[in-house]
Amino acid sequence: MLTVKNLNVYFGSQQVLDNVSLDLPAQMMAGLIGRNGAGKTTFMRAVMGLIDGMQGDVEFDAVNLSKSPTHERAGMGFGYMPEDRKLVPEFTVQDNVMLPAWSTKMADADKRLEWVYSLIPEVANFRDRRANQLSGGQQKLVALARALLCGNKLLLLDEPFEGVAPALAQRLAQIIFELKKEGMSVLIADSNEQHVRELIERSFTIERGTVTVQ
Ligand SMILES: Nc1ncnc2c1ncn2[C@@H]1O[C@H](COP(=O)(O)OP(=O)(O)OP(=O)(O)O)[C@@H](O)[C@H]1O
Repeated sequence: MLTVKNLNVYFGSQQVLDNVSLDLPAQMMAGLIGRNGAGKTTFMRAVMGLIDGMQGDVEFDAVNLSKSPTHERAGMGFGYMPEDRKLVPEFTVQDNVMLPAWSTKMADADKRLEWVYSLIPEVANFRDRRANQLSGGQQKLVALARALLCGNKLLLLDEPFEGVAPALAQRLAQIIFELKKEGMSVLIADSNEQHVRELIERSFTIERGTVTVQ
């Protein structure tokens, strides 16, 4: 399980996360709900080790990862789907999905890739296309597939439904719902709890960098 303790993040003189503590139990789907600018992305990036100068502790299964670089966290089973997808435009879909496996030197990456393709067959269908040939919605599916490649224990999904047409949002929700069976912990950031209400078992509210449990 993920335990975050007393997380503080400043950008210049602006405090963006204010003493945030949060426990995400194993096998739980939770929401991180807050309006734009509340600090959701910053929180997820801090958990992934992507924020320099962060203060506080990030523990997973009682191991303190606060000093671990991002690739080590990915190697421990953390997956992150950024809000803006961050695909490499000129890489193929498959190479984009495999990127985390290269940086973590994952041993059984091909097997995991097959599992990801079985969960999201749409991505297998366009595996040989370049990322920049896909629609925004298709790119969201690829970003989710990439997060799942290493993310077999903890998945951080930053506004997965943002800017997505209703049919695809439904499909994304269906895939995320399937993950319940996989026994991983999932944290979904959204500005509106209604979007994730049917998926989540617990809700954390973030307001101006302060988190409370609902
Ligand atoms: N790299 C950065 N440098 C300076 N300020 C930043 C940086 N990243 C985020 N901020 C600021 O931190 C605050 C929180 O941003 P954050 O992206 O974490 O919010 P959010 O809840 O994810 O909202 P959104 O959905 O709009 O991204 C905002 O005021 C934002 O402008």
